[in-house]
Amino acid sequence: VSFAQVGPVTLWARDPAQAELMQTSRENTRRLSGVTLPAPLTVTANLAEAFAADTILLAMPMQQMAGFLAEHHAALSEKTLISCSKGIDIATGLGATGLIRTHCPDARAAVLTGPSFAADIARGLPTALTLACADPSAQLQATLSTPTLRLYRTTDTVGAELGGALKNVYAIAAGTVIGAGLGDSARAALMTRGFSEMQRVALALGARPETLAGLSGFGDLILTCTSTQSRNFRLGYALGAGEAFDPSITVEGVATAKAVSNLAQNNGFEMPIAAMVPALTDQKISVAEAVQALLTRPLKEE
Ligand SMILES: NC(=O)C1=CN([C@@H]2O[C@H](COP(=O)(O)OP(=O)(O)OC[C@H]3O[C@@H](n4cnc5c(N)ncnc54)[C@H](O)[C@@H]3O)[C@@H](O)[C@H]2O)C=CC1
Ligand SMILES: O=C(CO)COP(=O)(O)O
Repeated sequence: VSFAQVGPVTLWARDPAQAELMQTSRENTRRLSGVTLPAPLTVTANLAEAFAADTILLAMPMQQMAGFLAEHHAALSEKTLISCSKGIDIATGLGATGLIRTHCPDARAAVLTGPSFAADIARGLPTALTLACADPSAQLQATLSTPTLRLYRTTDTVGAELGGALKNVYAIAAGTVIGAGLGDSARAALMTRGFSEMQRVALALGARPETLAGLSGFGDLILTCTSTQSRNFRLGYALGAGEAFDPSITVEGVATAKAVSNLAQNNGFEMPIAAMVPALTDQKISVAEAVQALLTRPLKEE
């Protein structure tokens, strides 16, 4: 992997012992084993060191972001804050840029999203992402791109963050379909009708159609609904197969499915597939009941 063109980066980790171990061993054995951390990367447990940068990437479970921004808003107020998290805050129904605007109104909010497993990027495999920011900055785009990570820029932050959040809900559903042995045709139907739901809600909330059709929407939907690397897909698979799933694993689609079901109810959006996901993850209905409910809906135009 060539990181020759990557500038200095500081990675903050909450656990001092883990930060020290990563800094000295040059490996994150818990989450990214087998990848040597590049020389320009410094790992620290000292938040002030990370906050010295002008550009800060936020990569934490979505339901943690509001608390983090509220706690550190003073230090973050003038920064460029780029969310890598994919989800909707369940308490407020806001995406990452909405949370940034709420807690750090003077910060510049951006979203980095699209089809990309962290392990693939870290291994230098070719990857393309969407960088969304209301003020389009080619400089930010160039700074974050590497020889193997190609960024496309857009000003459509709403579309980019909703695409990344919503696809996780359908990845759980797709995993359930495959885990339950319902077949590839059923998965294709679910992805297509799921994409239709994604477009319906995102366009109503101000997203642009081309963003939904791009890397951050359609692209990430394909990846997460078809890859067993996806934690959302794997949780769904376990649900479908009646297997146990480790509850400590970050699976963003669970909370996002609840947030989006609330959004759908409050705004009158029809999202029948998304509505099944919280019912399944809360074990309120069986997979057979969910399938039956979807197949017996009134016939309609496509
Ligand atoms: N892993 C992947 O391939 C990708 C992940 N993402 C997104 O990145 C976000 C984080 O996911 P992962 O890093 O994969 O999850 P993870 O579970 O591997 O790591 C989460 C990290 O957040 C930290 N964390 C938890 N609560 C925190 C808090 N209150 N304040 C600060 N840090 C906290 C944890 O200590 C841990 O280091 C999610 O929204 C996910 O959808 C996006 C694209 C790819
Ligand atoms: O967002 C991702 C890939 O683009 C990661 O997916 P999971 O969170 O389902 O592992």
